[in-house]
Parts: sequence; C-alpha cells; structure tokens
Amino acid sequence: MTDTALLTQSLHQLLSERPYVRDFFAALNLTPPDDEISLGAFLDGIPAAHLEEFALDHAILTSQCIDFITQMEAFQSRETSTVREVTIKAGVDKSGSKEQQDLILRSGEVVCVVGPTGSGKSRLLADIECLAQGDTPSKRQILLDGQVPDENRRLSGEQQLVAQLSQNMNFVMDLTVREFITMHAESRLISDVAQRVEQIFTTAVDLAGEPFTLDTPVTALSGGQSRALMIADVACLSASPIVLIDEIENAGVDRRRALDLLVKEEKIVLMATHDPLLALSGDRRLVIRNGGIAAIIETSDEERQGLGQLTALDKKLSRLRDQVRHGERIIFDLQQLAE
Ligand SMILES: Nc1ncnc2c1ncn2[C@@H]1O[C@H](COP(=O)(O)OP(=O)(O)OP(=O)(O)O)[C@@H](O)[C@H]1O
Repeated sequence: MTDTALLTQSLHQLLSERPYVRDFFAALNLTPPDDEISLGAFLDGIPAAHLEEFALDHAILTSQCIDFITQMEAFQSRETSTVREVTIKAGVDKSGSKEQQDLILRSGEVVCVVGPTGSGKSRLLADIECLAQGDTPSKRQILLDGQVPDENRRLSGEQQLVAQLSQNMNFVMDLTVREFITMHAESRLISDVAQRVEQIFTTAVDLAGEPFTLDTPVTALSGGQSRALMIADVACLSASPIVLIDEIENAGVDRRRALDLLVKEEKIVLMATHDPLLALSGDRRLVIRNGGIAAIIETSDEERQGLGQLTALDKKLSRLRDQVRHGERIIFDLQQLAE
C-alpha cells in the first residue's frame, strides 16, 4: 500500500485491519478514535506540544508511523512464507554406508518414520528441524523447494519453518489457556484474535475428549489435554509449513482427527510412530535401520482396507480405556472385541 493510500485510509478501517497500530499510538500516550477520520488528519491534529514531549514533530511522526506499518506488513508476509517440498538428500548410516536414495516430501503429505529403539528416528527429525547441510552425524542435506536454504533463514529460526510436537509437553508458564493462545495469536499479529482463540480452544477440547475451559491454567492440563492444545495451536495458528511429531500417544488425543487437521492445513507432516493406526493413516513409511533410511513403504490399498477394521478396533479399545478411566469394571468377551 502506498504512503498516500495509508494516510487517506479511515482510522476505523486501519485499526480493524491492523490492530497493532494502536500499540504505536499507545507508546505516545495517544488513543486513536475508531471512526472515519483519516490517519493523516488524525496525525495532523495531534498538538505540537504533545509531540515535543517525545522529541517529534508532525513530519517525523508521519514518517515513523508509515515505517512502522510497512515493517509490520513485511514481518507478516515473511511469517506466512511457505514451503511446498522438502528434499532429504541421502546421507550415511551409523556404519558410514550411503543411504540409497534422496527423498522428496510434499505438502499435505503424512510420512511416518518407523524403526527400532535407537535406530535413528529422532536423528532424522532433528536433521529436518535444523535444516542439516551435511553437518550432522548422518551427513544428510535438507533442501527447501529444491534450494539450499539460505544461511540466515537456517540460523535465525525467525520464520518458524518447522513446528515440533514432542512427547514430553510440560508448561512452565503461569497462564490460563485463554492467555496462552491469545499471547501466541497476538505475537503472530492476527487481526481476529478472539475468534482464533475460540477456534483453537474448541478444536483442542474436541481432540482431547476430556473437557477443560479457557480459564484452566495450562499447568493444570493433563498430558493428553496439553498435547491436544499444542496440536490445535499448530494446526490453526502456526505458520510453519513443516510439522515434526514424536509419536501421538493414545492417552487423551483423537490421533486420527489430529492428523486430519494438520493435513487439511497442507502441512508436511513427519511423524515418528509405532502405532499401526497412525502408520496406516500416513502416505508412506520410512524404515530406519542402523541410522539410515533402509526402505520406503508406500501405504498399499490392501493396508488402507485394513485401516477400517483397525479404526473399529481402536474405538473399542478407547471405550475400554474410558471405562477404566471412569473407574468402571471391565467385563468383555475377547471374541467380541475382535469382531
Ligand atoms: N546416521 C547416523 N550416523 C551416526 N549416528 C547416528 C545416525 N543416526 C542416528 N545416530 C545416533 O544414534 C543414536 C540413536 O538415534 P535416535 O535417538 O535418533 O534413535 P531413535 O530411533 O529415535 O530412538 P528411540 O526410538 O529410542 O527414541 C543417537 O545418538 C543419534 O545421534
């Protein structure tokens, strides 16, 4: 937007599209009226004596206000930069043998990482997280949209390319759920903060099963509820195009729904898991052995057909889990469970 267009825009429109402008004026002890007066007219009407207190005159104020808005716009557009493809260029396994092939992950794809304990699943996730350039034990190289990510982008972490959902989630802040989500939404300069807070909260409660409220302190959330809140937050608010997940455990999270949510947002999802339900929900499985990608298994039609049965079985197990949780007796017929 040109400077003139900004200055002729009404404060009402400006403040609704760019609520952060209030902060600019708050720092000068000014409260802009939310009405049809233009930004330029409002700036001109500020008494010179008031500006002198801040060592400003009208010309400097106008130029600083425009710079502030322009920089905030640049910040926002950088935040939403996206990645359609991640290439993992072959590295070496723990014995130094070269991995067989490069691999391309695309947005909207869920790729599961499977392999025994200590095989190197977390190493692969970490290589992507740090955008490795042959400088990690695996010697893998990560490309974004076919290009070597520039060094600043890699080291600054400013653009939050990767969101990581790790297994051990502990909140240490003394905030309510509402304050936590609001703080994140405000830091992303979202214009409809209240609406977004509501969306993330409803999604999280939906995923968690066990209800909590917006006034629940985050430190009082259960493991499953915290995880559900973070998944909802990543899906609905985070601009990160790549999501790394270190297993979504059974406890208290609707795993299939969580995955669907992330895929709907066209993210590239890479998930270390041993859960058959999640493994079959993915498009591919990377089999890790001795630190290297030893095989890539595409989920077959036959496997997908089995997914229906597995989901039904999983629902039955969830019901049993709920019964245990609610202190009920568990009497069931194994045969019935398998049907
Ligand atoms: N290609 C490699 N070259 C050298 N070292 C590696 C390689 N891959 C993994 N390692 C190392 O092997 C160790 C185990 O790897 P990692 O923690 O990634 O395994 P994991 O599969 O995630 O295990 P778990 O399932 O127990 O969490 C780590 O110290 C890791 O740095």
